Amino acid sequence: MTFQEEFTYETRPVRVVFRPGAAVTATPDEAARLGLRRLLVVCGSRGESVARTVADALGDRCAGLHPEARMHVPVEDADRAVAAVRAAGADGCVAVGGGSAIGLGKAIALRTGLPLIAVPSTYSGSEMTPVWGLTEHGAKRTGRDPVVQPRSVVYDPRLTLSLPLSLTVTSGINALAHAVEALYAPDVSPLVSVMAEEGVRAMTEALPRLAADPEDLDARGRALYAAWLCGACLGTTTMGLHHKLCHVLGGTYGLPHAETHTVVLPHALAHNAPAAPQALTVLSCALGGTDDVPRALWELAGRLGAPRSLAELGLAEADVAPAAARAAGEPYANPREVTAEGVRGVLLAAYEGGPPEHAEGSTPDRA
Ligand SMILES: NC(=O)C1=CN([C@@H]2O[C@H](COP(=O)(O)OP(=O)(O)OC[C@H]3O[C@@H](n4cnc5c(N)ncnc54)[C@H](O)[C@@H]3O)[C@@H](O)[C@H]2O)C=CC1
Ligand SMILES: O=C(O)/C=C\C(=O)CC(=O)O
Repeated sequence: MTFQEEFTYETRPVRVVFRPGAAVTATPDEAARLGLRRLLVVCGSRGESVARTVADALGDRCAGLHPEARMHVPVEDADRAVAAVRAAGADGCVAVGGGSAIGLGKAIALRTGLPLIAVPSTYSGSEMTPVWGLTEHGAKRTGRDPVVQPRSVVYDPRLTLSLPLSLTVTSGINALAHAVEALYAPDVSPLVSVMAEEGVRAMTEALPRLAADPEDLDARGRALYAAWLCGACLGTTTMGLHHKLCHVLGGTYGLPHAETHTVVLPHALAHNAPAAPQALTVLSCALGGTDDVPRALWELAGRLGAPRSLAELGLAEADVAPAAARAAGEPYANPREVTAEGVRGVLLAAYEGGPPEHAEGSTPDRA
């Protein structure tokens, strides 16, 4: 963007601790710094043993463990978690796990105002955003509220060593999607552009290294750093067509979050590319100078063994048209006008999983 354009940039106070082992060694200190005495630890069922080590490290400050986080935060899960926090007399929460655990922690914060500490174990980036999501009656709602933004984020690359390679790749691409949409958001700013470029560069360097050696702790750290940057981009900008489509596919059709982002991103970007030349230029630089950014992302996913079609993820072809109508029926910011036909085209391409179309005018602006 040029400096003849107007922009605003808002950031909120968040303390970040980043070091191998920090989940256990830093979380109690973060609780103490925030003056918290009784914390409920929330996690998903598969993350319970790791969350228990954090709960043990909290000692007397731990008010209990609530291992019930699930993807897309069903509203009844939020109700139960709020009841658990009240029953425990907690004055704060620690979410240990991926975006689902952090999402449940945010739902508690939204309803109770209690502060949240996030200890992420995937690359969802949720820990860096004031964005919450809740699913009710087959529809996912999202919103923004500063109260849900974690007050401390404890990044521990060791926690991500157990992340299966498939989720490592798809979660990493979920993070890339945040940077991509931030770059063409109406509230993009020069700082967001720098964070997005660095986030994309770092993540696309780290993922092939992790495919070669999932235990490469340095690459794990680099991916987590990239997730931080990409999450911060999402946290300060407005989501567009890509995120809205993924929310419909996740909330209404039950598709898995990170995998869905991975499949949809090249096609949503190919669709928006002609209306977002500056975003394409930044992304092209981050990806080493490619002339076809959507295709480069599609090839990256394929090389790393990620799913490439919504059919593989279990969407029925008959669901493509109603899902598109639903995603096109809501008003939201997008660089290209959102039409039912356009959204159906994106979804059909993602359903089939072939290479994204190289649209006229979608080459990066080299001027
Ligand atoms: N509000 C926001 O800003 C954002 C919210 N989200 C939300 O986050 C959710 C998805 O989060 P994800 O992180 O993609 O998935 P997730 O948190 O559901 O985790 C996926 C699976 O991986 C397991 N897992 C997590 N970390 C692991 C580790 N280190 N080792 C082994 N297994 C591990 C989990 O137990 C779960 O079974 C969605 O509900 C999405 O809407 C995602 C991005 C941003
Ligand atoms: O569901 C939420 O918590 C809201 C936002 C996201 O999931 C962001 C994303 O689609 O990755």
